[in-house]
Amino acid sequence: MYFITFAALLPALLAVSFYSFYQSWRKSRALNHVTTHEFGHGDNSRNRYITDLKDLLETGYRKYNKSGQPFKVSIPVGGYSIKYRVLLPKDHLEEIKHLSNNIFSWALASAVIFAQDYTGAPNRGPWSGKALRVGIHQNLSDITKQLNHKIDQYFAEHLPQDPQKPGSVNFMRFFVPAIANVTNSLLVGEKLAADPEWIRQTCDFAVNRYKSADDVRAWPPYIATLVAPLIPSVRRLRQSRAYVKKQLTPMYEDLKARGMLSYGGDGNKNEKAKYRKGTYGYEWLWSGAPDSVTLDDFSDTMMRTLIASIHTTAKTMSVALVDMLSQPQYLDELREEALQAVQPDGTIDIDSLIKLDCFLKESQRLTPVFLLTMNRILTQPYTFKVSGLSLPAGTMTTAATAAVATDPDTFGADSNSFDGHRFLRLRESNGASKSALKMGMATEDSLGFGLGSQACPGRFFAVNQMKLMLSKFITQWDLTLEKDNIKYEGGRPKYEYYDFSVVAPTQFGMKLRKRV
Ligand code: HEM
Repeated sequence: MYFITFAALLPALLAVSFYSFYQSWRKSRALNHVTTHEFGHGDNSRNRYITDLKDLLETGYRKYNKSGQPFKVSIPVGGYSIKYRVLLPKDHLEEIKHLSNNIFSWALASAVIFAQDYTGAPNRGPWSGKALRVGIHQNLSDITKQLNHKIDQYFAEHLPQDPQKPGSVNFMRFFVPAIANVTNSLLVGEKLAADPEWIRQTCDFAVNRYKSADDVRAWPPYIATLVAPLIPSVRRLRQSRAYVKKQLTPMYEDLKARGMLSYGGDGNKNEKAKYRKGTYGYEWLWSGAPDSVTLDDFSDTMMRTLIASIHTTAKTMSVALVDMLSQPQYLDELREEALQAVQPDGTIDIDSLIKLDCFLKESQRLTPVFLLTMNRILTQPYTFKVSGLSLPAGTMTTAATAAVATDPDTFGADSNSFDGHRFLRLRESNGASKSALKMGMATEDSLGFGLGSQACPGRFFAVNQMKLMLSKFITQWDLTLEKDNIKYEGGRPKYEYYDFSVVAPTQFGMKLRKRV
């Protein structure tokens, strides 16, 4: 019986396999006019790609992008439907930076990168990025006050307060829950942020989204659909999604009852717009949505925002502290500036932290969280005005963020070395355009937060949160860098990347002694 069923299904299976091979062959040929860049010496294995992508992108950027040419690299860990990433030169990125999600789509690219059709990771609503950006921009001063307050509370409860009793923290183990706690209290409010299960789940989202995508890709696509529901990481991700929806339902119902999720029966946009100013993210974020937001939109967007915000900020903070404490020559001047910025009421004048801003910018320049940003998938064929280059629909384009950031023509002959004063000097020599050099500003030379209309909408939230935390650390505690719990004096370490993401410096932490 089984044999007969199998024999009957075999032609169909063969046809599906043949069709998918044909499709991927056809798609890869459509990019024949873009040069493929590979590792030298013939080893182009998946393992090499995972560990050495940074070098591959840097050599490709210097060989092709610098002379205005695109190049492509194959994606041995990519999604299923995409074989190559096309790396665009800077003038091409400039051309597309304001093109909408409908043409160069980050939503589609992230669906492929995270194998979303198989894992069931939440979708990206078309409006969420803009609503978040506008909400943060309009409320940044209030948000920063709240951040200041929440960080004080968290540090008072979780860090040593007695000068006689120093303590140690591991960076990632401290920052992931700390940032989850502070970010949640602003995005979803104090009540949920105080729930340990909510914090545990939100800390797990981002890690599990990567893990479930990796686990799914261990299977061929046509089998992955069948086995995905049985994979533990996928099951956890789907359970988390259902959990978020359940937890956010009362908040959604409440906002709806208060008329904040739609223009109302008379379509009055002003009525809705007035809610843009709110204390909490869930208020201004949703009032920036186009019109009636469904519960699925509401919970998926919040989950994606939490996925996007916690580990990215924790990694950037951890790297910045490793950079700072492994190069103590910068510490005195940063502390002096931070002490000056403390106001009589205990708040911190963020705008006066210029040296800290420049230090953070240098740290992000050399160790961005992502080697590639501006990942997009073309929804239609596109011909670049700047070069005449034509790319078919379905092409994944991206920017060699880390390679751009170490370009000697932009940053000088020492572009691969850490110089905590580099951006101070660049600001002085750039006069009028110096504000473009601030941490958080997305430019074609500084792509750590992406670029253009789909750049990270939470970046100023992240930057202010990091500046507040760092200035509090250096003014209130004496800090000693530790590696595996032992004092570390080995200078700035080399950071590793796994695929396109930085590996968090999990061995590092610090000893803190409260200053008197
Ligand atoms: C240092 C910390 C952070 C880094 C390095 C970072 C980086 C990025 C990058 C590179 C992108 C894609 C942009 C592009 O390709 O053009 C992005 C998207 C995004 N970021 Fe951030 N981000 C950070 C913190 C945050 C925070 C704190 C929030 C929220 C408060 C946030 C919310 C988002 C959202 C909602 C998206 C769109 C992603 C999606 O819908 O899947 N990010 N971020």
